[in-house]
Amino acid sequence: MRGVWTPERIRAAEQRLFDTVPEPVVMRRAANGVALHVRRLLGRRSGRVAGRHVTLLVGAGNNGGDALWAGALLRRRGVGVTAVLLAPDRTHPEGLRALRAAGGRVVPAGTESGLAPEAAEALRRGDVVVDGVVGLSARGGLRPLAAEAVAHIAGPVVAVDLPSGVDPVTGAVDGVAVSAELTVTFGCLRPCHVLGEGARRSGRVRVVDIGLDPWLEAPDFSVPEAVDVGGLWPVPDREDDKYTQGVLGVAAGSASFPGAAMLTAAGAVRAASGMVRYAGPAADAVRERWPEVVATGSVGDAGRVQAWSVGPGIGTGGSGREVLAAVLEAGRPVVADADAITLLASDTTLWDARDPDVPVVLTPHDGEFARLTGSAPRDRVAEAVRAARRYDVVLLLKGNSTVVAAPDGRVLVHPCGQSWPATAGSGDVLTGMIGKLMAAGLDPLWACGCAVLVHARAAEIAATGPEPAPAGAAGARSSSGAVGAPIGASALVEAVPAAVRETRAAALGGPRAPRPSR
Ligand SMILES: NC(=O)C1=CN([C@@H]2O[C@H](COP(=O)(O)OP(=O)(O)OC[C@H]3O[C@@H](n4cnc5c(N)ncnc54)[C@H](OP(=O)(O)O)[C@@H]3O)[C@@H](O)[C@H]2O)[C@@H](O)CC1
Ligand SMILES: [K+]
Repeated sequence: MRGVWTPERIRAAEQRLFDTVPEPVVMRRAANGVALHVRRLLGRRSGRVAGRHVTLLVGAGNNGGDALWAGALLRRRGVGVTAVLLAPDRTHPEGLRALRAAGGRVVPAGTESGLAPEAAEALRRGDVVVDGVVGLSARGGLRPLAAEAVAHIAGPVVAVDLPSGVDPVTGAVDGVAVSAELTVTFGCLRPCHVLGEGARRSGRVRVVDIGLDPWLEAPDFSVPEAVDVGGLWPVPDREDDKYTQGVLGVAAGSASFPGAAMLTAAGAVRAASGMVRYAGPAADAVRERWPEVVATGSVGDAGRVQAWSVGPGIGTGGSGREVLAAVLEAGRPVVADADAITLLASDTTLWDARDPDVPVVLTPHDGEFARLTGSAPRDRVAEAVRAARRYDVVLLLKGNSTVVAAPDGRVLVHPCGQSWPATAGSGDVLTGMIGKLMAAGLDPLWACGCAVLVHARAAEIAATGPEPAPAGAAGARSSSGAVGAPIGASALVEAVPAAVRETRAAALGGPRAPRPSR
């Protein structure tokens, strides 16, 4: 699990660090890290470092200062360095002096009327461009000259701290932004490294140790890793039988649309052993496809369960409402998705059926979130937390970075790094998986965190095969450039056991999973 801290809390920790270590020393540590990663990238790309050319794009703050110090260090390794200054009269003075003393070239970026030709040429020619435009203090979209400069970058970019143009807190991009091959950050991850567009723009993220750890308190949120998920994933003990591993009830689908029922049940069956009961009008179809599922016609006839997955395909009319009310009245942990969310949004009296001591998980996408709360999410973490508190639920906000917020303030974020799970029915599978993990006794927040990571990895395995894709932002997998074939939710389901084996292997330190049998 990797912690993520907001800029405000990083600043607070940084101030405490500066009480014991002088600021210039901390900055040199940061710059050393940037220079090291630029050298590695140059070496990887062209086999040598000396004689290569690096262009620094330098803004007015300490972010630009880091870039200039890194440039001075690179000069000493024989790298040609040109600094393009966006605000020559407000450039970090010590950094600029150090670069000049090391023999670096300095050119002004231009004026308000546009980019100077010499600056444009330097940005085009750099074997690597170091983005030191703006870091933690970024506000709003890039200023026009910075945006024009960024648009002229041709080579790979190493971003200092974060890719400029990305909002540090939300990861949102408004206009032009840097797309980095690599982001070198300091002390800990920032939200934009794992959220939305920011996660994609950050590329691979490397965290440099600058001595901040002792001053960082609990993170604002965490990114689960395979090792965490594999350690929590339920597997049968010697003493277990089908009941002790947890029985899930599935209330999904309809007679004319049995697909949602099948996929929700399938997610549950593939996620963990134990038992799955189905209750609803698609009982015959479910029984035929999944003989291990005990299928009945109604929630009342289903028998004992430890949790319910409800919602996909139940409809938003009277019969769907009855199904949802019956599930909520059963007094067991519930994961409610799709039509169940729409019903809860449109008829608040349904909440009365809920036992307030029993956990409820809601799994909206943006549209369902807007139906529930009245507006689409912008700051996804803050708004997921607000909604989780307002409804006293664990709220899983689906997206390329999925946010899971508990009413007690705990938050997990999974930056998917790829879009293979974006296929019809894949949400139904996830609902079944989460429910099954809750039935097995997992804390609802972690049932969601575990299911989301395995679900995303299963989609990737189904699309690209089981070989690991290169690590993306914050250890997420990136499929950019990976060869893959489009998949449906049924293929995703079949790859769930392989993804589970992988996470368990990570937790146990054992060999990677064999190819899934399909
Ligand atoms: N915290 C740590 O652990 C450590 C932090 N360190 C480093 O310090 C960095 C933070 O430095 P910082 O506070 O000086 O601010 P920074 O991000 O350089 O930006 C300020 C300038 O940017 C400008 N600007 C703003 N928005 C803009 C936009 N949209 N588009 C364009 N320009 C924009 C704004 O200009 P103005 O508004 O004045 O015109 C202002 O002058 C941090 O990211 C890290 O690299 C390390 O050295 C050590 C460890
Ligand atoms: K930057």
